[in-house]
Amino acid sequence: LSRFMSSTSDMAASSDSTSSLPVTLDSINPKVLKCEYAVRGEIVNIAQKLQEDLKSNKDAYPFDEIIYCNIGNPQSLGQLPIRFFREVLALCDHSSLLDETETHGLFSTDSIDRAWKILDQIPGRATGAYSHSQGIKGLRDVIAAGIEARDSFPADPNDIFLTDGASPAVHMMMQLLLSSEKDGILCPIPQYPLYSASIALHGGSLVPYYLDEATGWGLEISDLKKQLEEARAKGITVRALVVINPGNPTGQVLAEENQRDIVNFCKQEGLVLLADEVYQENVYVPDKKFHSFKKVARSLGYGEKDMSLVSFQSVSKGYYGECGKRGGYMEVTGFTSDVREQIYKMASVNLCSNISGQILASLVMSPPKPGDDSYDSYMVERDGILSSMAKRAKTLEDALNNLEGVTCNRAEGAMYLFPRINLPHKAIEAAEAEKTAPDAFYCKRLLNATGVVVVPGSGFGQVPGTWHFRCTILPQEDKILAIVDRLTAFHKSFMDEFRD
Ligand SMILES: Cc1ncc(COP(=O)(O)O)c(CN[C@@H]2CONC2=O)c1O
Repeated sequence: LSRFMSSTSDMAASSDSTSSLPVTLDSINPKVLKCEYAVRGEIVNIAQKLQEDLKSNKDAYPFDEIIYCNIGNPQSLGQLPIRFFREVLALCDHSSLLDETETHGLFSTDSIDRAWKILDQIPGRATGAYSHSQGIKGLRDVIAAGIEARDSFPADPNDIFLTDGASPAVHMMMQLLLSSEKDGILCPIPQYPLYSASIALHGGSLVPYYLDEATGWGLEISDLKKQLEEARAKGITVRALVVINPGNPTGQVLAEENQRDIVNFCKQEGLVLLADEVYQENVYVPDKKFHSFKKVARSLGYGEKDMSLVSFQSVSKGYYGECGKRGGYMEVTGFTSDVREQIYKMASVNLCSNISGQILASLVMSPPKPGDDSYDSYMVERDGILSSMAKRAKTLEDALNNLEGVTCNRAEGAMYLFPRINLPHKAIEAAEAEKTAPDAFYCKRLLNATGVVVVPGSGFGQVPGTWHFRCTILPQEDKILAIVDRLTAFHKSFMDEFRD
């Protein structure tokens, strides 16, 4: 004991004397250092500091509020949750309300009925209990039925893994597929940085394929093939192809023919197709429609034994925007049963996803139907949110296209605009002098002048030598007009300062 005490005191002495804590940047996992996530990066950190300053001195800056346009977080910007969804959640979480007569005066009959049905599917009728590691079977049945109704092709509840949002589902698939830097994932550029971050965290290689801005962020199969062959020539085994449709940050909705080409490419090249479809309800233009990759693959005659396809969905987007409830799922198809068991084992390590998120995922995939008590009010809420998003997207898109040296493809879907800024050389030189990427330089100047927070295109990837930023369409309509005014005034002064 004395030897232990002396060594302990020595350790105590040494730590006191060097006052060095045991963990340093040099001693943590280098994959963590390599990981980046610009959506909540440097610009947002600066914005939060400015916001603190404004609290203590409202005249500190030439604006009176920070407007966060950096993250697809609808309810933080005034969007209301869907009443039916919240009624069902409340009744499930406080089920004794179902025994009270007053409840019938406060809640719709279909939310009461739905809550009873959901509770009957939960062992012990307890939303506070762990569930099956893939999620409550009865909810997976409902989600599978919703997928079948959407696609008109069968969906198996046992292919569904309910997760705490789509993010952990993406991490699980990267963890499954990536063994080393010799394993690669084909990712779109620009991409949502969850993918580059997860690939870095799991020690794999990102194999880029560039979306073509000139054709509305179209995806050229020839570029996919070129990137695939170059990666293979470097000894990288490309395991999967990520497609985000509708696109983040680019906002395009893929044409069905393009989707067929992508499915055929994955089939021919033996790639897992990772289909990120969290914006499937966010389509704003009449000439585009969402088709799931599962439906496209089945329509081409590809079944379980022909290709591996993982589809990701979330309760964070759409017209529901329930980001904080952390709900979503991945539909895992076309894997052998022994691999499926490994995926289940990974899910079981986390025990289960949160039950509110699970319930919400089932509601998103099986909302009120015609004739239900809530249907009319639900449709008013849903259509009101989506039509307003379409209007806000168009307003912002038109304003951006009116700015000197700025071009912006239309937001066909999702929640973002991704304009290209042709920055004058003087601005690029000024950015270099500050050791900052030119688009980050522009975004910082925008923030400091207007309080508007956007994310530099360098955080999503872009064709070298081009500069963009991403702005959400989420502030309410009156705020969108304020953003347009502030952005227009700022951009003019910026160009006056740096015009070549
Ligand atoms: C394409 C895409 N996939 C997955 C996710 C993760 O969603 P979960 O909330 O279900 O984990 C997001 C979130 N969108 C981020 C967050 O807000 N703005 C963005 O660009 C996303 O845009």
